[in-house]
Amino acid sequence: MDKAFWHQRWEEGRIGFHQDDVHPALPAYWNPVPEKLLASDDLSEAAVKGRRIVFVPLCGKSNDMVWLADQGWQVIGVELSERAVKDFFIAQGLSPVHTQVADQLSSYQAGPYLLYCGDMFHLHRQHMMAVTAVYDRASLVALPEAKRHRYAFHLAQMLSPAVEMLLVSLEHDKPAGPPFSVEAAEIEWLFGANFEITPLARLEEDERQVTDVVYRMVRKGLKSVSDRKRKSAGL
Ligand SMILES: C[S@@+](CC[C@H](N)C(=O)[O-])C[C@H]1O[C@@H](n2cnc3c(N)ncnc32)[C@H](O)[C@@H]1O
Repeated sequence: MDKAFWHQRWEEGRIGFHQDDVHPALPAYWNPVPEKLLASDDLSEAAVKGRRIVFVPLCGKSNDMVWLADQGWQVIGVELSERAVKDFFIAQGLSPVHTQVADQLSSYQAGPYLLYCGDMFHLHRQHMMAVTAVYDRASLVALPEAKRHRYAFHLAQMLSPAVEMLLVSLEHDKPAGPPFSVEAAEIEWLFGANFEITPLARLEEDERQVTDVVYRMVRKGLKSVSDRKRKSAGL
């Protein structure tokens, strides 16, 4: 899957992956403990609110970003297709400020959204400094196997150690993709060295015989701290 493949799909409107509805995993399972709170006892509403920045890799024009923003999160996304990014802001009735960030990377910013337009692999740690959580729906499954390794490594490199992740992967029996079928064993292999991975739910198979599987991922060594903070904050 090269970049031309995705640009073409967006230009031709072949975006069957795009969902009008918010993914059910979000209302059911989205409750990461913002990173800096792990090292702090300040769990007041103001403290929690000030530290909510979520990274949405390979974001398309997903309405899940709107749901996250409605919950008080600042959203940082990255998407190859400028068409997708522009359509997202049009749908929100927002006029973003466009900035050329690097040779092949620009950003569009308005309201609670900062969407980078370019290749995810052109992002660096400096773009992720304030990120406290990650929401990945259908990014991993958009990439062929070799790139999935690069993706997992790149994410782990960019993100600060205490970031929590909610991952929605897909499983199916077809030999080809995208979407590729990425199962629990591969997720463990890709992320298990760095993350404690908890399977949360398997959704019902859809009409294409594809099953969504939801995981929570917390950096190793931080899980018990996170669970304790989550409990005491009533999250
Ligand atoms: C399967 S779609 C998922 C989109 C979105 N997460 C959603 O839930 O609707 C994958 C998206 O990743 C984008 N994409 C593919 N490779 C990328 C890359 N290397 N960097 C940034 N975006 C990429 C595609 O243009 C496409 O919009």
